[in-house]
Amino acid sequence: MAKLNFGGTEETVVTREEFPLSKAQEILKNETVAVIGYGVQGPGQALNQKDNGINVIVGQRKNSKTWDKAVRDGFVPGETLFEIEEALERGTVICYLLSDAAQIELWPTVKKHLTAGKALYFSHGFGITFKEQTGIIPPADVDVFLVAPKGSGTSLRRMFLEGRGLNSSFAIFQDATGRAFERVISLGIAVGSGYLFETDFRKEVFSDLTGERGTLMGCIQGIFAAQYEVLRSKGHSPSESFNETVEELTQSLMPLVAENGMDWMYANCSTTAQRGALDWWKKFRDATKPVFEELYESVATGKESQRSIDSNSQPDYRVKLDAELAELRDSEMWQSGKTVRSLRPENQVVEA
Ligand SMILES: NC(=O)c1ccc[n+]([C@@H]2O[C@H](COP(=O)([O-])OP(=O)(O)OC[C@H]3O[C@@H](n4cnc5c(N)ncnc54)[C@H](O)[C@@H]3O)[C@@H](O)[C@H]2O)c1
Ligand SMILES: CC(C)(O)[C@@H](O)C(=O)O
Ligand SMILES: [Mg+2]
Ligand SMILES: [Mg+2]
Repeated sequence: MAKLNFGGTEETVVTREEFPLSKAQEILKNETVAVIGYGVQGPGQALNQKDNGINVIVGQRKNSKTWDKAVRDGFVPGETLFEIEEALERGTVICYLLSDAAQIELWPTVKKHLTAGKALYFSHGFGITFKEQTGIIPPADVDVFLVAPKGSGTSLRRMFLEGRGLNSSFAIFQDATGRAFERVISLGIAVGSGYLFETDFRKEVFSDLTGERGTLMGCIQGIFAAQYEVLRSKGHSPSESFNETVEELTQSLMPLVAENGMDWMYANCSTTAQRGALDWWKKFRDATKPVFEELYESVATGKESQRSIDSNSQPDYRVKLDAELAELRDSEMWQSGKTVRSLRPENQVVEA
């Protein structure tokens, strides 16, 4: 494992170069990897493993849309696609990729099939860390570890097809066989990770829940909405407000940040913009920091996990989520965005 310096702190990272796919294939050659669940991570991880030559099967409820999707994706009923319980029986590695709330419901069935020497794989520290809420306590004679891709399963698959890998965290909770490390790293490479960063279950779930509620998803929408609403209230048009809040960020400036950092993006803007950004960023940091403190506390005390379990366990949770997503989609800001996006060259309808 490589030791790399992250801004003054040394950390352990596993790279594809030091742990090539051929090594992962060799280590996993006698394993049957059962991917349970075919939602967002399921397809990305199962397809990448299939393309990487791993013996992978999918376990999914029959007569469901996702069963049909698995068939369309090339998994063959009775050969590589099974009802969940049969896949659990056949798998030597169980990739538990149901939604975090659904993992609770199915746990007694999964546990039944976790015979000695098998491995239980998660993509989140949720179930194990919040065991008082989930009841997920694995038997002592199985390996338990996680590979958590730091991005959507959709990106995991897209980046794999582009020949790139997505960064993932990995952690070992229980090493019953003495092979947990080689198994987890092999699986991490096989599912399409570029680099594997070491963590533990608790840190993974605390940082992940904070990130998605914070800058990655919750906070970003909140900041967009706040600026858009102020611009609109001062008489700016929807298109001007949207362009100045979202479109320029995603299309022009964030790619520069991704390429070479914030100072590089700043340096490619006017000195007027740089002066203003350098003057204002700390004020925004100070204004939002108490909210981040509150958020972390809510994660650490188990309030966020309980809320997720309570809402996602209801039979109509999908309908409710869809309604909330529709509210976002139908807001003036995102409707303006739809029109702005339609003007991009790739979205122009070419007349015959
Ligand atoms: N979505 C992501 O891109 C992403 C990224 C990193 C980690 N993760 C983690 O990966 C895991 C899977 O997440 P996901 O977003 O792919 O899940 P998901 O919400 O898409 O659900 C996965 C599957 O669970 C099935 N399911 C739901 N309820 C069920 C039940 N009661 N019985 C049987 N099947 C049921 C669904 O049909 C679906 O196929 C979670 O631990 C999540 O935190 C997800
Ligand atoms: C893709 C995310 C946000 O990183 C993941 O954590 C999830 O829960 O879907
Ligand atoms: Mg998450
Ligand atoms: Mg995440």
